[in-house]
Amino acid sequence: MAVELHDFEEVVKHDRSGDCWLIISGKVWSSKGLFVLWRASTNVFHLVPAIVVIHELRNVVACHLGVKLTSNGGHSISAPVHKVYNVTAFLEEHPGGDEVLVNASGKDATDDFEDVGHSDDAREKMKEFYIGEIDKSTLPVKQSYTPPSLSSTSNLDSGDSSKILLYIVPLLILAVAFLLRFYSKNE
Ligand code: HEM
Repeated sequence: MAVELHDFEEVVKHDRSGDCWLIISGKVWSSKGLFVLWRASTNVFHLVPAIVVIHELRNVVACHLGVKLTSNGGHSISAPVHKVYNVTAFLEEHPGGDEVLVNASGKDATDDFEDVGHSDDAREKMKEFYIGEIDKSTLPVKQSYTPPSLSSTSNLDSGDSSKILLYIVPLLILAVAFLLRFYSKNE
């Protein structure tokens, strides 16, 4: 069955007790290979494929180095499907109270939902209120992180690796110094 798409602007209008919609994101994960535990928030851990974590760490390192990666291999733990739930009929029944749901409407409620550490039963219950997905083209554009001291205009794939050398060279010098000390002690 075709997924019903909603504009982001339309969804955020349903933000009161008589008419309450929530946006809660699911994650798109590949299911191949080794799985590792990933800490999604304070008390929430997910089992995710190691390849996804490697790509995510690669993105974080690239971000700190100020380089832009052109490809992430198609994997991401931050590639959410923005699902829309009409919880109007569930407000009074919600064990956490209606107020939290109304407060979480009109914006992306994923973090609020995950922070509570909802049970599998709660996740199963959600399905009753699912009414479609956000049309991705209507999502507000997020500002990507730019490190304060480094310009983010360089591109790893275009061959500008000099910034990486700035970090790698001192690390190599430290490693050599450590090895020399270690061997001279043994002799
Ligand atoms: C469709 C969406 C939601 C469903 C179906 C749902 C369902 C449930 C259920 C079944 C529980 C009982 C505990 C459990 O089984 O985990 C619960 C508790 C709770 N929920 Fe939700 N919930 C939803 C969204 C949210 C959101 C967006 C928030 C935002 C903060 C929230 C906050 C809470 C809180 C604070 C509790 C009480 C936790 C406790 O007392 O330990 N819920 N929810």
